[in-house]
Amino acid sequence: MLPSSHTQLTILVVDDQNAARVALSAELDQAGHRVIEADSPDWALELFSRYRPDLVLLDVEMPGHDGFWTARQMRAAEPGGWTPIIFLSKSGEDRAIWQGIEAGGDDYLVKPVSPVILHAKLRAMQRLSQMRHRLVQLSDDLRAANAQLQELSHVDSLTGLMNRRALDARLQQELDQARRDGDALTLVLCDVDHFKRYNDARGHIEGDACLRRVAQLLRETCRRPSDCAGRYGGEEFALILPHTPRSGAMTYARALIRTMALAHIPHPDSPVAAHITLSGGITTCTPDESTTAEVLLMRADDALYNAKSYGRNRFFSYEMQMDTDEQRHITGNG
Ligand SMILES: Nc1nc2c(ncn2[C@@H]2O[C@H](COP(=O)(O)OP(=O)(O)OP(=O)(O)O)[C@@H](O)[C@H]2O)c(=O)[nH]1
Repeated sequence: MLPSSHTQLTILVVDDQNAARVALSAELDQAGHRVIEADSPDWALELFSRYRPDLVLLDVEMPGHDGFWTARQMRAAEPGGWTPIIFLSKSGEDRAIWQGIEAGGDDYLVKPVSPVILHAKLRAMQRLSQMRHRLVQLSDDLRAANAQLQELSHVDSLTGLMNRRALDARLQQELDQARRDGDALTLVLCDVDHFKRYNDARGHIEGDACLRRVAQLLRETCRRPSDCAGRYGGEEFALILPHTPRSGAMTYARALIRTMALAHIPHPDSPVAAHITLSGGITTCTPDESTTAEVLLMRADDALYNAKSYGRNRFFSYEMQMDTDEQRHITGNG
């Protein structure tokens, strides 16, 4: 009889030989483990996915598919997971042991196995399994902590601009200030045109690089210390421009369109232009008590939708109900 183990394991015993399987199961049972038995590879795979055992003791020589094949199927059935598998075989040849380890086994014992050796191997596997669980738990904790840090952070990790959280706080702050001063405040939401096509043509890595370049250009267009640019999410950016009335906002937007044209970041598949272009929605107000950040965002988003619908590569003003192209024709400017 095996000496009793500290922790109860669920062990799948796979052997087509009834006598050997039953004897081994009885040993394990007496040592305090929960045993599941399979007399064929197919049944073993079924029980493996149904019960997710802590350990598998797998006979190598079976009719039809052998233990090596079964081990490979088990490994394939738990990508990223790891259930210890110990082979049991009548053959102790070097080649067979090598094959067993190659097939995904963790250890290889030659039958008949001494109960003491078997128990020692179970303890070793159990220890490895516990360490693995601890590592998985640690990396899960780390991932959660990183997500929380990112959430608390004010910086967008891809572009280095303010993230949405910081933008929301800044917008509220500027709104309060503009309300106190009776001053004009402009919010611009802008979105890269046909960015999906860019990603599809160039791949995600170059797509990321493109977003970083756009971010840099937006940062450079914020010349006044109080202006600020941030990434609102995906390929959408926001600009908060304090002390900026409607006409000033339109002039700013047209300068931004020119900057994008001069920067000429090639877009391989844009129906709008050969380079990366932006569409934008502008809202400007002198806030009163009823003006909220949500209302400004809704107006800017509405105007952005219009800029997209009117052909892209333009900025639409919510209050003027006019885009930068129309304004250029009216003022004859630019
Ligand atoms: N590379 C990269 N792509 C992103 C990121 N965030 C969002 N995207 C992609 O941006 C694309 C946005 O696609 P859509 O919303 O269809 O917009 P669009 O293709 O720019 O089309 P319009 O806005 O109508 O001009 C999607 O393919 C997203 O996967 C990012 O951080 N990196």
